[in-house]
Amino acid sequence: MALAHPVAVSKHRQPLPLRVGTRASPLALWQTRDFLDRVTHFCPVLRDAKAFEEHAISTSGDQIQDRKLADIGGKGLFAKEIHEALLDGRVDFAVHSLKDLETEMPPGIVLACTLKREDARDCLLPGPALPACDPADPLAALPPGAVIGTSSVRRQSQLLHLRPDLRLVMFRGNVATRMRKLAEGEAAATLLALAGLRRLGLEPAGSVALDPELMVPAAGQGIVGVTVRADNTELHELLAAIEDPEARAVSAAERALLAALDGSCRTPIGGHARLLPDGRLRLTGLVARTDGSFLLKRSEEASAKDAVRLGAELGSALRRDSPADLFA
Ligand SMILES: NCc1[nH]cc(CCC(=O)O)c1CC(=O)O
Repeated sequence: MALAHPVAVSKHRQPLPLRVGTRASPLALWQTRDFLDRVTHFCPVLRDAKAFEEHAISTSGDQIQDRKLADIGGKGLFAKEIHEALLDGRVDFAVHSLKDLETEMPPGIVLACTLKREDARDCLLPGPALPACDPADPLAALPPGAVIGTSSVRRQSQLLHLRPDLRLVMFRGNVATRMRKLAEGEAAATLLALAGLRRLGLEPAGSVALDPELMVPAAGQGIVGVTVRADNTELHELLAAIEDPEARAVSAAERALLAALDGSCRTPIGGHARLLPDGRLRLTGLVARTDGSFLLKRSEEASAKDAVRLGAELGSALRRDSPADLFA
């Protein structure tokens, strides 16, 4: 199998170098290089410095730093310009954090591959003024009324539901920017995806991963997805070789849940699936109000081959049982 794909690539005259689109943030570049490492591991014939060309693309989500993403159009913002580059033929494929990728691809683009998941959990990072968190009761480190920096409505709603005394301030920017704000005391603590911290080697002492049942992660968190043009079958084949079937199953369930909920991008939504030891899939979904005054969390199981149906059904059920204005 390792050799079949590079042959297919050369036989079909896919011109080299293959151009890979990515955001320019340190995390995006790390993920892109990790992806290329995986490709060349399976296809040693591509292990040539000139086989790939990285194209860093600045997206609307990167350019607009002063407002909540929810207020400026949400998800697709980190991918729009990258989709355009794919469709225009400026790049051949693109690497995304799956959680920043909308559930429905634009016509002509397919999500061809999902890579092995890094830890999906969110992580609580106490700032310099707080004690280290106790893994058994992480929120106990936060004094009454503590200011928490996050601009994720999903994290905010779950925190406030548990601790209505907390105060939230907006934190945006890439991982390093948010950690600098924390170090400078703009908030007492912040929450970040553990995956990003690990990949960047920034997992600070005193931080603690939150149980995904306590703080339900975003659909696709910790998973990298690769998109290509729908008609580029050679690259589909190449990418199929490095697909992680478990990441495909869990992300299919999580993304089907998200699609069925179809919240406005202001609706706090969480989705987290895992494979059980018996091979079945367990999916937890969450819908909440941003202020934490309403929170609905439910889990269901199904066979892994029914991942999409599991997500769609749980999403519909959560939607049915939530106040209608959350989906207005
Ligand atoms: N929304 C930004 C974003 N997109 C992906 C990650 C981290 C990596 C991942 O979840 O795959 C982050 C940072 C964060 O939420 O802390």
